[in-house]
Amino acid sequence: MPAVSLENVTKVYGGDTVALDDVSFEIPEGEFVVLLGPSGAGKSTMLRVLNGLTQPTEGEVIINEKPVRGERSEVGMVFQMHYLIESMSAFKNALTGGLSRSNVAQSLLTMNSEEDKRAALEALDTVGLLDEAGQRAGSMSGGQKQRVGIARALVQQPDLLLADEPVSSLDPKAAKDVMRYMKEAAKERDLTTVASLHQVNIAREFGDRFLGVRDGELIFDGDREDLTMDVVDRIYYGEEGNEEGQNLATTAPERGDADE
Ligand SMILES: Nc1ncnc2c1ncn2[C@@H]1O[C@H](COP(=O)(O)OP(=O)(O)OP(=O)(O)O)[C@@H](O)[C@H]1O
Repeated sequence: MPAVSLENVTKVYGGDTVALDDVSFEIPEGEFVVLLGPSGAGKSTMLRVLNGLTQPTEGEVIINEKPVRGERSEVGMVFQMHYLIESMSAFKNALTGGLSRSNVAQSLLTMNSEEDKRAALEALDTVGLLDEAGQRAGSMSGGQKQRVGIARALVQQPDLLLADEPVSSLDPKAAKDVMRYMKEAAKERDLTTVASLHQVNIAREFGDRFLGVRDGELIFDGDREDLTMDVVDRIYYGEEGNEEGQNLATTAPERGDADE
């Protein structure tokens, strides 16, 4: 039984913008999947239907045998912007990941359970920030903040981890560090992960499997060996290919040529 399946999912916004067009795939438990595609291809929409924030117009999303209807607490999210509370410590920020599971009133009164506190410290350890647990989030580097964001998602004890362009705002070294920690966290917990990335070289380094989306359609589904430069060009430039010969091995284009 797959951990995640999309069955003929179509999402139409406003009656005429087809963001996802009859997309189907299955992801086995523990797989680390990278979503590639130009700007406007439908990557964020795919992540949003996976966590139930957006309802498909047609089709079904199933996570651990249950159809997704509305936002699910067992789906953890890591965002491009980390959305941390900058005045609070890394530890307190990680703890907020437990909010969706525990009683909100209790959490607001900072009566977090011992279990949540232990989970927050374990998650900070997983992302290499145990020694910085007491540090104010606002004083951390961009990469460290993103790692706290990952820890917060882990505290939620999700069945599925989704990351929407988690390293877009980071320099290449920090981006690789963050991806390394995310991959290790996923491996340690056998956590199914779907991350959208714009940096093809980073995607190639960390992904087990790659889904290529273009104009709302799933046009590629394969492993690292299958992800040739021709395939990358087809994902970003379409059937006409990359006529200007830009090198996508190191970076994706600033923006794709998909309709927006
Ligand atoms: N809430 C919305 N209302 C109307 N149209 C939307 C909405 N969200 C996305 N779209 C449209 O759906 C299409 C897919 O957008 P989506 O944000 O999923 O693409 P993306 O691949 O994540 O792009 P990017 O890499 O720029 O974030 C685009 O044409 C976009 O303009």
